[in-house]
Amino acid sequence: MAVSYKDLGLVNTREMFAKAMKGHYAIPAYNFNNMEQLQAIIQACVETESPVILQVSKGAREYANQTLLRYLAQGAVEYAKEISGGKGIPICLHLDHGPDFETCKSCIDMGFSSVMIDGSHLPYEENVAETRKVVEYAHKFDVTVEGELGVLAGVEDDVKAEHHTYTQPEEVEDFVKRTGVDSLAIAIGTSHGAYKFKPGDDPKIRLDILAEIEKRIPGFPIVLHGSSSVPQDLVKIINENGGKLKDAIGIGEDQLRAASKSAVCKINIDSDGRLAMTAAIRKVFNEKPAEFDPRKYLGPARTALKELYKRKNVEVLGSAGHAYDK
Ligand SMILES: O=C(CO)COP(=O)(O)O
Ligand SMILES: O=C[C@H](O)COP(=O)(O)O
Ligand SMILES: [Zn+2]
Ligand SMILES: [Zn+2]
Repeated sequence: MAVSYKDLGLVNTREMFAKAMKGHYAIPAYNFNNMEQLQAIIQACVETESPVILQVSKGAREYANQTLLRYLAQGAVEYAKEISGGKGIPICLHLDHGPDFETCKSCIDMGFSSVMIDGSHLPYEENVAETRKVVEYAHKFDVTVEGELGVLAGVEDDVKAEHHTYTQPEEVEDFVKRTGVDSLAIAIGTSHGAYKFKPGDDPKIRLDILAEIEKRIPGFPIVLHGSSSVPQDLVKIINENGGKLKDAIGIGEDQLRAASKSAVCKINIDSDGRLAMTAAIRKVFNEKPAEFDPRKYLGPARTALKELYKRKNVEVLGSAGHAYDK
C-alpha cells in the first residue's frame, strides 16, 4: 500500500522554495545515512529555526536501506516537535540523484515528499522524456521534482566526471516547460566531493551563467549541488590526528552566500558534514585510545555536525529564522 508523505507530517518543496525566493535565502539540503547525522541535522535546524530538506542518496539507500531511512525521517518529524516545544519545523524528505523512473516511483510510493531525477548524463531529449515521466507520476501525489541540466565535475554515484559541462542557458526554458519540473539543478562550477580544487586555485562559480539562467526563467527555483566548502580547519584536525587527506579547497562561502540571495533556493551539502564528523572521531581515537563505546565518538561527531550546520544556516544560506515564515 502506497503511503502519502502528507500523512507523515512531511512537506514538499513548493512552499519552501516560494518563501526562499521571496526572502532571498536558500533551503539547506543535507544528506543523511544514519541516526546521528539525522539528529544533528534536526537539532541544528530546530535551534536555528530553519526549514530543511533531508536527502537520501543512492549510497545512503545501499548503506542504510531506503525503508529504514524513510522511517527515520518520519521519526524526525516527531523528534523536531519534541525538541522545539511542539512547533516542529518544515521537513522535506528528498531522493538525491534519483537514477531512473523506477527508483523515483518507489520513493514516492513510500512517502518521500520530493525526488530528483538526474538525467543530466543522458542526451537532452532522453533527459526531457525521463524527467517528464517522473513529473507526471509525482504530481499525481503532489510530490515535487528536481531535474538537472549540465554535468558537475567530481564524483557522483561512483562516476567521475573530469570536467564540468556548464548548463547552457539556451536550454533551460525549453526543459522547464516541457518537463514540468518544480526546480532545476544547474552546473556552474560547483562539484561533488572533498577534492574540488587545489590549494592556490581561486575557484569561482559562474554567477554570470546563473544570472543568464535567471533571465530566461525568472522566479524559477534553482538548485546547487556540490556546495561544500571543505573547511581547512577540519582538514587540519583530521590530518593532525592520523588522517591522510590530500590538500584541497572547496566552494567559497562568500560565493554561496551571494548565490543564496538569488534564485538559488536549495543548496546541497554533504562532504563538509563528513569532514566534521571524521575530525571529531579521529580526535577522540587519538586522545582517548582506550575508548570503545561508540557513543563516546559518535556523540562528539554528532555535536560537531550540528555546530557546522547551525553555522551554515546562519552565516551562509540565510535560512535561519525562516521556519515559521508566513
Ligand atoms: O551535491 C551534493 C549532494 O547531492 C553534495 O555536495 P558536496 O560533495 O559538495 O557536499
Ligand atoms: O551526490 C553526492 C552525495 O554527497 C551523496 O553521496 P553518496 O552516494 O556517497 O551517499
Ligand atoms: Zn547529475
Ligand atoms: Zn549532488
